[in-house]
Amino acid sequence: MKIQAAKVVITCPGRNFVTLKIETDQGVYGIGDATMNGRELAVASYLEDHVIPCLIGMDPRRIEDIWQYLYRGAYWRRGPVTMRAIAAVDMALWDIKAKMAGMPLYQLLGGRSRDGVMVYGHANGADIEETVDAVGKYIDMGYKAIRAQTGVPGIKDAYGVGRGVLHYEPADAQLPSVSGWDTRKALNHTPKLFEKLRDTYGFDHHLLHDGHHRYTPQEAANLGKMLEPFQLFWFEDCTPAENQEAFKLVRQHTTTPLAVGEVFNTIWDCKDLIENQLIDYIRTTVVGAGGITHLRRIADLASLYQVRTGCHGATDLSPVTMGCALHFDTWVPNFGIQEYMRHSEETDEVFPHDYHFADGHLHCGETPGHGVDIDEALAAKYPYKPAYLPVARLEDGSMWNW
Ligand SMILES: O=C(O)C(=O)C[C@H](O)[C@H](O)CO
Ligand SMILES: [Mg+2]
Repeated sequence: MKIQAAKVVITCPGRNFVTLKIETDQGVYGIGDATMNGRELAVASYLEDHVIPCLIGMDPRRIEDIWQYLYRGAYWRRGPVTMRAIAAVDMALWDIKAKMAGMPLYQLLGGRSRDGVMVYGHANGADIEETVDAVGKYIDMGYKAIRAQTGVPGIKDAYGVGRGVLHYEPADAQLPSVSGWDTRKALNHTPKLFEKLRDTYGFDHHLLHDGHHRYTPQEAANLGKMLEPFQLFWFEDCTPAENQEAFKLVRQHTTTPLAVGEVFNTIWDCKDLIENQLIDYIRTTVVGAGGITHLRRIADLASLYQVRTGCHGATDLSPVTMGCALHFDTWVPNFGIQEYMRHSEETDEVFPHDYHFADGHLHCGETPGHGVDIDEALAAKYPYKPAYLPVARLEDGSMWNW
């Protein structure tokens, strides 16, 4: 069996997605997601110009060998572009292998570990009252877990406050827009949101919050401590994680569970965090961290230290990633939770899939493969449209972490 052809499909049904399609000499094809929000064309080129020429003629059944070939063979290892390109190949090859085996991907990984995958949605609002109302809408939709983000008085475009209820697309301009930040205002305001949420809805639902890399370790420890009475499911990206040791400082001061990893690309980005139990959930994704093959390695390491998975699942991760993630989540023994920002209707039409939402959980389908396809004719109707993530500046104009 040989890889006969491969191509990159770039489409923009409301937002940009990069998809790799690998075709074999036996008529079976597989697809993988390669989307990197705000830098999509870099990954498309990496695939078209440097990966696809190497793949032609290879045996698509040799998933591990191809993974090692693309990882070691790049010489320049570990970056987000490289690992997304490897992820797209990996997802497509697992799709092919499962189709050839005539079984849904989760069966190939080791079978079902749970009936459904608990997910969380994004509730947000311009102020506390709006966010409390948005959380109520998610509860009414049957969600067991809800992330809550709110506007902060005095901060321009606080993170996570979108224009719609069901999904939030931060890549909002053809050149980076500028949002504001002020830690003191956020520290004063955020605990009030969760106090109001617990007063309103009690403790029967999981509440999550995303710090989005905005705090120093001491500030993150301070906020984590202030949030303890509200029993969060997790406080995510509390501080930038390039320095994994920084989490020791946070961990010393708060029992609020910590989650990190959506911007990680390999196991090396989180090895110390996991081995020192500095986090409770690892957020690495199928698309961001080298595909199913590498994400399994991260999950296995995490399982040794009672760290659970909590894959990132924002709208900029395509339905192909969501499909693969759900098969992974259905199998992985140390599952925690799956983020689920719903895609737009146009996106779901371009990427027909067999997963579905019910009672606060997502359920992958039984279709052989990962259960997601791409309608290339429809995809062609949505040409690429440059879109950047915002940048953040402090009140004195200093650059900060968006
Ligand atoms: O969903 C989350 O937790 C995010 O932090 C969303 C990110 O801002 C988004 O995926 C960036 O493209
Ligand atoms: Mg996040």
